[in-house]
Amino acid sequence: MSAPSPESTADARRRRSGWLDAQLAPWRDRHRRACACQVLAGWLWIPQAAAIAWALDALLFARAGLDALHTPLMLLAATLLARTVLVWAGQRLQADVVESVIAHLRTGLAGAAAARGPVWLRGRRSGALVALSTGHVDATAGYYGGYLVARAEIMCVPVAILVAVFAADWIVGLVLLLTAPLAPLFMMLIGKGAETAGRRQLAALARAGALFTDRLRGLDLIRVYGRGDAELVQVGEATETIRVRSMRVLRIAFLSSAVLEFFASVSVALVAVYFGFTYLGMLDLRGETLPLSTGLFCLLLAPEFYAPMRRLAAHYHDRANALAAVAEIEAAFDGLPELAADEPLPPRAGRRAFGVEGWDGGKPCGPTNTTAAQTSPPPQSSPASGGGGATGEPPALALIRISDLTLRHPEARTPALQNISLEIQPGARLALVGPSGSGKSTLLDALAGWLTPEAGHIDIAPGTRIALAGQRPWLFHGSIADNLRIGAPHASDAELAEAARVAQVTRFASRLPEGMDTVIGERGFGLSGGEARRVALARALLLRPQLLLLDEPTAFLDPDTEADLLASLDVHLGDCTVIVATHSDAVRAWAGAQWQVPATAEVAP
Ligand SMILES: Nc1ncnc2c1ncn2[C@@H]1O[C@H](COP(=O)(O)OP(=O)(O)OP(=O)(O)O)[C@@H](O)[C@H]1O
Repeated sequence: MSAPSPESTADARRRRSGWLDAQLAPWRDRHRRACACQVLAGWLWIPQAAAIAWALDALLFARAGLDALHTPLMLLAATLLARTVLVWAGQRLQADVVESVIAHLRTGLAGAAAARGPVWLRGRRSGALVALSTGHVDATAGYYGGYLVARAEIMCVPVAILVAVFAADWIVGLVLLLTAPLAPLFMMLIGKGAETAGRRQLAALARAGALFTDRLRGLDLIRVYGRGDAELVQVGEATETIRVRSMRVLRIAFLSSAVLEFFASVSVALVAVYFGFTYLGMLDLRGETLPLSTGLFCLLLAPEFYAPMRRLAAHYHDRANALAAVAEIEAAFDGLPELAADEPLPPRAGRRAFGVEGWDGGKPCGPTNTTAAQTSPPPQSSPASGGGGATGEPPALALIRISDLTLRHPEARTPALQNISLEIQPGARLALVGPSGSGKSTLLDALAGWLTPEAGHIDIAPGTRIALAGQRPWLFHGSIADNLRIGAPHASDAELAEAARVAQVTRFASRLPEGMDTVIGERGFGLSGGEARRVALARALLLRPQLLLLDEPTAFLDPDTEADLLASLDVHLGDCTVIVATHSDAVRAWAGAQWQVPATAEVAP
């Protein structure tokens, strides 16, 4: 998360405000209806004030009988009822709109983060990302629920009141007209500071969230190293920063409201003083008598003239907060993300699908491919020649074509891999070998579409179903079976059992009290490193991929378990194309073909 910039340019503010408004698009009709209700309720205040003035005049001055009160009281009751219904309907509609937009923002931001892929996510602090879709999204609620409605009101209601007041008494109309511009002027002056303060507050919230999540995860380490007190001080400092910055935001909010209240009160007082002196005969600006009903009507309307402005001022800092939140979202995503929660995710980064006629990605791995004939080791062919191996078959078409590929991690100074070219045929098994840090995992990330090439291309046959079992698999809090089903929620029990058996998960799960239903903690807490990887492998197998990417699947395994795992994979995978990064001789032999990274892009059989 970047530090908040001290000022935002008008263009940036316009872009962010446009982005906020664009999120409202699916619910715009409902939002318009909500605004219309509030505006109508505001307009109805004019006949309501007229009814009150009329009734009081009839009662106090004309001393008319109850009959004369009938019409104004009926009008008063009707306007009261209509305003109540309109305000209720408007608030309900607006609450619906706010809830919908907030939900859309949350899912949209999660989708945008997911679309950027695991490599992007690895470079972000998870606490800060959580803050984006909680605190930052919440900060936009006031914009949609308050500011936009108040803006609609201020455009329609004060003008109508001004016309009504001018019609009754031009002097009061003039007072209102002359004092009205003060409100937007002060709001603009105060609003600038509010946005910066809001951004600083949200950045502090995100930083504290990230720090807290980080330290919570490493709590055991903190205790082991006796750093508890020092960490507490850090957390304390982070919360103190939030307090100070929140107070600054509140100060600005209160200041803007107080300024407007002051001007509204002074203006209403001016109107009251004018009427008072006129009725006492000490002032005669009109040159004619002023009926009590006119005075009452104008006095009742004067506060309502300023009410939308006061509401807008109250919500003006909501706009500033929302803009601050969007600025932080923009910084976190390196640009304003397209939020399309209901649409499929965009294609993964950096991979081109290339057209190979008649090729549908090859056969997936799985029990249907498992025949007795396929229990023999795969042909010891080079990946360039394909893994089908059967004599007399036409030469296979490449499943993957890598050309002049250069890969660099975001923000890394040097590329992890440079100018590599490679072809891999359907059904091939290829071991990526090379010293630690040579770029094996990086290549797998790029093949999975998680890393955009800096140069060159990766072409994969269209429609190829890919699964990757990485080095640091993320396991969720839940049962082992739940963790397997994450990618294939509709997999049958038999398929689940088969994947678990092949990946040697059954081997350790059968010893656990609840078997596959045993609950494991976040990140696979309660499982050994090798067990967690086997769960991740089973999860990948359950997807029945056509291209299986494995990152050191047998690391941490004893030789017997490794041999059993490779043997069962052999049977299960059939014609599935496998690319495996490894340091193990057994895996290398199992694959049959290997490619040295980063040595020259040659295949060593
Ligand atoms: N997110 C990242 N940002 C910057 N550099 C990275 C990132 N991830 C990896 N690297 C660097 O890229 C290079 C290749 O790393 P990679 O993980 O691909 O190596 P590897 O061959 O898989 O290593 P190992 O055999 O230890 O798993 C290393 O120098 C590593 O430091």
